[in-house]
Amino acid sequence: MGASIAKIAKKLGFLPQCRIRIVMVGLDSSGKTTILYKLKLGDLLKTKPTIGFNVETIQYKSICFDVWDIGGESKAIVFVVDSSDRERIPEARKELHWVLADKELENAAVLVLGNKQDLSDAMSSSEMADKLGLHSLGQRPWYIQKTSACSGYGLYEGLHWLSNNISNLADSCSYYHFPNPFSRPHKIDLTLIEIENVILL
Ligand SMILES: Nc1nc2c(ncn2[C@@H]2O[C@H](COP(=O)(O)OP(=O)(O)OP(=O)(O)O)[C@@H](O)[C@H]2O)c(=O)[nH]1
Ligand SMILES: [Mg+2]
Repeated sequence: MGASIAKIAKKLGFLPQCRIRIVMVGLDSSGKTTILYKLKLGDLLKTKPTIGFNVETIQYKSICFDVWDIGGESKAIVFVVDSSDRERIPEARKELHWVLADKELENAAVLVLGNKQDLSDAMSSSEMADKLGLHSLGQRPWYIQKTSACSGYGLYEGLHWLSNNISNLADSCSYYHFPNPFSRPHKIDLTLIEIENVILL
């Protein structure tokens, strides 16, 4: 159904935009809130440990993402790791695999943000992939994007990967809306929900 609406819209010359559900999780202090507000505001915020979750809508150029929501099936999961913290990587691995065992996330694409790359001795992508056990994820699409929430490095590249790796994007949209053809093209409406604690899933 979603795909046919998209086809009709394309024939009419519209680029449909849609809503996709994504969640962002990770250990405390890995940088989730900083990433969220860097994407939202372009600014570096001084954060406090999050209680509960944060929800924000984000505009981004050419990808049709949309909603980060709590509960329900999600199309992608963003897992944030402090890549300078080797001591806690076994804990991060445990949390990631625990989250991915959730039935609601069984088809979700997995984007790992290896955050805090600006710090010395940050882990490489291959070290993180090994230590997080990503090679055991089977057919599920996954990718590690190195980021620094402080500078914004890598954040949009991560969103770009998601846009290309959410399976059946057209059918995954929970609704379409058709942007004004005279407005700036390829604008994205992305709502992020940052989840503080995986138990909320
Ligand atoms: N050097 C560096 N510090 C970062 C980066 N991202 C976040 N931080 C810092 O890491 C600390 C924790 O960041 P938060 O964004 O609050 O982490 P969080 O994952 O939301 O933490 P909880 O809400 O406790 O789960 C803050 O002092 C941030 O300024 C980064 O890319 N580089
Ligand atoms: Mg937080």
